[in-house]
Amino acid sequence: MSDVSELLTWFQASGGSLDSSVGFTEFPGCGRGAVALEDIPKGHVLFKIPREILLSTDTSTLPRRIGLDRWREAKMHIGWVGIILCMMWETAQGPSSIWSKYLESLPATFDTPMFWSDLELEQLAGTSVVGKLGKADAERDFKGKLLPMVQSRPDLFPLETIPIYYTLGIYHVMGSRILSRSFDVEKDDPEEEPEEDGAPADTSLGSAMDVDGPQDETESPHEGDSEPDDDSEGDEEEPFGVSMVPLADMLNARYGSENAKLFYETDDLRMVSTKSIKAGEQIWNTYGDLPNSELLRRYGHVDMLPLPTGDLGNPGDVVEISADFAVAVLRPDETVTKARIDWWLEQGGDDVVVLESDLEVPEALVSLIRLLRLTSDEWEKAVAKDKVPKPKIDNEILDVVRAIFERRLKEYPTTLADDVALLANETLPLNKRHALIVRIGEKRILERAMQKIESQRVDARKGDSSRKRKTQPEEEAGRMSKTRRH
Ligand SMILES: C[S@@+](CC[C@H](N)C(=O)[O-])C[C@H]1O[C@@H](n2cnc3c(N)ncnc32)[C@H](O)[C@@H]1O
Repeated sequence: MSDVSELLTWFQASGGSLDSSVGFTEFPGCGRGAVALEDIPKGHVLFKIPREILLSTDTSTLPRRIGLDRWREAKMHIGWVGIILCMMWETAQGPSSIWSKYLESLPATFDTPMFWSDLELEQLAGTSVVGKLGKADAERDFKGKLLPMVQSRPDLFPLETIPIYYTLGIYHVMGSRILSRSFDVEKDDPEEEPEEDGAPADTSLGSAMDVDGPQDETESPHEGDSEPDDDSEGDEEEPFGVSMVPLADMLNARYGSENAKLFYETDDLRMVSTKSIKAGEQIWNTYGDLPNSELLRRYGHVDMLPLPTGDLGNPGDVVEISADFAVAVLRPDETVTKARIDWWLEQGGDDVVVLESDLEVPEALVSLIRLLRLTSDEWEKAVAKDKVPKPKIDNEILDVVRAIFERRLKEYPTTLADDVALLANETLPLNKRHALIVRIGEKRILERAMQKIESQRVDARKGDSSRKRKTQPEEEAGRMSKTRRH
């Protein structure tokens, strides 16, 4: 990585402007980040980035050199393979690329599990990280799309440059740069009326770092798996393009700490303070207040903050629970399961439910359990009505939920107590430490959720008996005293 000052010189020479209130410095444990050099009021423009210096498949000349028809025929417009190839090609151009100083400033190594050894990945067993790495998909795109394109155009990709700039290793590095630093930028629409008062166009960017705003309405390449699914895309032009946004990608993020956000205007993008920031404080963007599993997978770090329980962790942590656990606990026969799960998915249900740190039993899980427990008659009626069962909780359902959580907890090879003891060792290697923190966060949620179910069941029993006592006091009292004698 080059010096930040070289990047800033390039940025300003390329038409970017940086307010005197903003500096860049190293923050221990966070790498480089932005700092307020003086008190900054809310709504202040921290820096402006001209659209021309965004790096994307629209701004790089490579797609046009290849030919836009050929580009689309080779499906380079789908997923990240196109922008990765542009980034590789721009790097190969050396100083003649307008992004050479920017590309030199980007990290080439990552702490993300994509680069972990198999032994290190074992530390993540049970967490949702492993199934989402997307390594095989990336390799398939590299071999099936990128390499054939590169090999077919020696005029653009001279043979001797292939082992230097167009390798699988570099493909993963570029993919990780995109995953941890890109934004989904709304494409500039010349037909659209400009805002009258020149205010930022109605909303902030959706991005790898900020999932609010327009991204909610469109498929994000940063959501879920590393890249959008090839099959899910038609030939329609996406309204958002994945873009590398110099300088905006120098801001770190921490749960609940956002004090700046990127906004777009017709000609430029602007980083604007969303709160007042005191001199000396870090300027934080948001990556969407993600759980530690996702922070680790995409960015290679985790958040550790004081939690209401007194522990340290990430308040945004969640546990993902596959529908398979409900099937395994309820054990309906295979044909019943298949038909019902297919129908559940057709109805818009997900095959994974998410347990959050508020410990509320996910409504989708309750509906799914009820669906799997329907008798054949009830099932036929539900299909005829085209309605999945209502998420009504009672003690029987709570028993199933608890059994599902117990089963989910067994997915981790170690116990919560083991992990907490291991984490006390301050000399642990970073990856192992991060994996432990992810595991501990998830297990705490599961264990607390099971305790909550226990107290819900006790409350329900108390509620039942007091309700019944009201209606049939004598009979009920008799039964209770009998019960006590046993
Ligand atoms: C968008 S970049 C931010 C700039 C980056 N720190 C740099 O040195 O270029 C995202 C990366 O910053 C680091 N980072 C961001 N927020 C962090 C945090 N709260 N704790 C630790 N590292 C963080 C992670 O390595 C992440 O992949």
